[in-house]
Amino acid sequence: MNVFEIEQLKKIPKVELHVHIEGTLEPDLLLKLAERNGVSLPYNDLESVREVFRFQDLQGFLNVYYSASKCLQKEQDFYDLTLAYLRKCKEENIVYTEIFFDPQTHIARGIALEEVMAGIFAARSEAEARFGVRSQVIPCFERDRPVGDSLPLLKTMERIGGIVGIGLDSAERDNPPSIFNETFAYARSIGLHCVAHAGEEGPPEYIAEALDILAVERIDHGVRAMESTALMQRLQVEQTPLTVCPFSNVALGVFEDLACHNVGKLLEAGLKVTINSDDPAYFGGYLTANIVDTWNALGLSLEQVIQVQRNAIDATFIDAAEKYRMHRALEESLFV
Ligand SMILES: Nc1ncnc2[nH]cnc12
Ligand SMILES: [Zn+2]
Repeated sequence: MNVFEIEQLKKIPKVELHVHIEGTLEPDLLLKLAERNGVSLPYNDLESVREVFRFQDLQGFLNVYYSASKCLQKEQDFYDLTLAYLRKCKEENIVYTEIFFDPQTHIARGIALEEVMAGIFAARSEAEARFGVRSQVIPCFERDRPVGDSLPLLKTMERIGGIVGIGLDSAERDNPPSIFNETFAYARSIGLHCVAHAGEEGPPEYIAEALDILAVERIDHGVRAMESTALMQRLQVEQTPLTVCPFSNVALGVFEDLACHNVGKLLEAGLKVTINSDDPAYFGGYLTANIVDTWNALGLSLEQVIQVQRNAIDATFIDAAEKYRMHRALEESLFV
């Protein structure tokens, strides 16, 4: 990718579909919140935070990520965190984003769900009014917590309102999607969209389970689909969106480096691939950096980059008229 293409990429309106709000907690805000809330951390300056932000695998990362999340305690903290991410979206020309959050990690620490959600929702409204960045919110169930907790929690969130769908995240190995079938069936029955992390560290069978049993509309990550020819064919025929996160996969050892990442092969196989940042504060960069560095490493074309953005618009949970407007804005941006 040459310089002209990078400049062009910055200008095109972009969409992000896989970002955990807790994963946007930058070291400076983390330290500020720790002080504000009197939380003691095993690191207390930027340098030692950066030392800790090196991971072997998903579980190693999750340990640090959940421990840092302890600094998020009040509505104001969730507001500050979310607004900082949405401000970043404005800088990067990300016009629309679907944001994950992990309710269980906060509830388990005694934080009221209403506070968490009120902070996130207030920042959403503020960012839409001030920056023109639109967003929707998707809580994820943590698959390594008791499955029986998930349906009552979903019913509480239904009462609070304001979510567009549900997801499934956290430690994937030995935690298959299928056991969440009752919760996902209930979510679908009340008109919520469903997504799930699958095929990140877990086997391709988990992707098939998420599709067959949870009836998810998108697969988060999904990179291990390549281990199954039948699954690759299915994903191509059904055009199920994959929200691939290259920096995350390298940081967590799913691929050795970006040059080894299979996202180019997934695209060439005709799958509906999107590119996303996952936990940008931990993995070295936001959406634009993920796209630019991946394409440099893999030597793919500008046309493929643009196709990824078209795919992301198609994969959003917004209505058809809105999708049409986004597609037009994207195509128009290519001619200026
Ligand atoms: N990459 C990831 N996989 C699973 N759960 C997560 N929670 C935050 N980031 C995650
Ligand atoms: Zn994720």
